[in-house]
Amino acid sequence: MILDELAAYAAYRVEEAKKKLSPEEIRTQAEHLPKGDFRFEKALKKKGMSFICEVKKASPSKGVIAEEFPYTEIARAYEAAGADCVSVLTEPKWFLGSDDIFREIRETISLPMIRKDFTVDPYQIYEAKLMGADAVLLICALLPTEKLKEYLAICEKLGLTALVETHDEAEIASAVEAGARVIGVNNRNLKNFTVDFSNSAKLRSLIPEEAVFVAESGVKDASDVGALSAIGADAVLVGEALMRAADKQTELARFREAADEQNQD
Ligand SMILES: O=P(O)(O)OC[C@@H](O)[C@@H](O)c1c[nH]c2ccccc12
Repeated sequence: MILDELAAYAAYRVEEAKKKLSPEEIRTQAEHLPKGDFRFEKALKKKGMSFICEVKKASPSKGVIAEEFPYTEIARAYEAAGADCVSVLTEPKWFLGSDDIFREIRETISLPMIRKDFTVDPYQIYEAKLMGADAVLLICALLPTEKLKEYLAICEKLGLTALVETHDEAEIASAVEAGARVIGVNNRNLKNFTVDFSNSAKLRSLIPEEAVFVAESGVKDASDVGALSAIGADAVLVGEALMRAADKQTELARFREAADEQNQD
């Protein structure tokens, strides 16, 4: 399965990185930075739907999405369009991302940013902190509850938000038990890549009231945003639809309108 390959390659990347900077050293460096203020989480808690807009060149399910990839311009367009947060893929092999892309975008915009990678080692959380990230992704399918707890404690200490990604009941139970405060439900099944919004709808009720609920993946248009708003998503994570939109500002405005309409009902 692709997720296993992604995780195995992430573990390899970490081992390579450790040869250049030891785990002790990176931890010390990260802990010496000013503690974060969880502004990623705060941005998702505002009234109405929040939008996490993703900078993504390619993906395992779609191949290359953006032949031309002026990533700093894209991030700037998201910020100008009123995005609440920005997600940047750093996975190099299947998503064609990189840490340097993340760093350059970090220097370009001021919005809260999540470093999107396949976290299989605490080392990557320290890396994210050093890159200037406000949040990291923790995928339940890759982390048993005990590990989740351990990684959430590291995030807490550094002041980073953890977006804990789930896709079924058992994973939500694990996320809740570990104390996740921001829980994502991926509408895309990572085994066969099919997208099913009814998954978010079905799982919504299992997520505690006080947690932030993020609907992830598969948003194609404003009506999809409306549907996710109707089931009570606090935030949506949108990649491909915005990457393909020539006019990101107009597209995001449409999405926001659709969410607002739902909220008025
Ligand atoms: O491009 P989409 O369908 O709007 O999806 C965005 C985002 O949810 C997706 O990129 C994603 C969700 N979970 C992930 C985990 C790893 C990498 C990527 C992802």
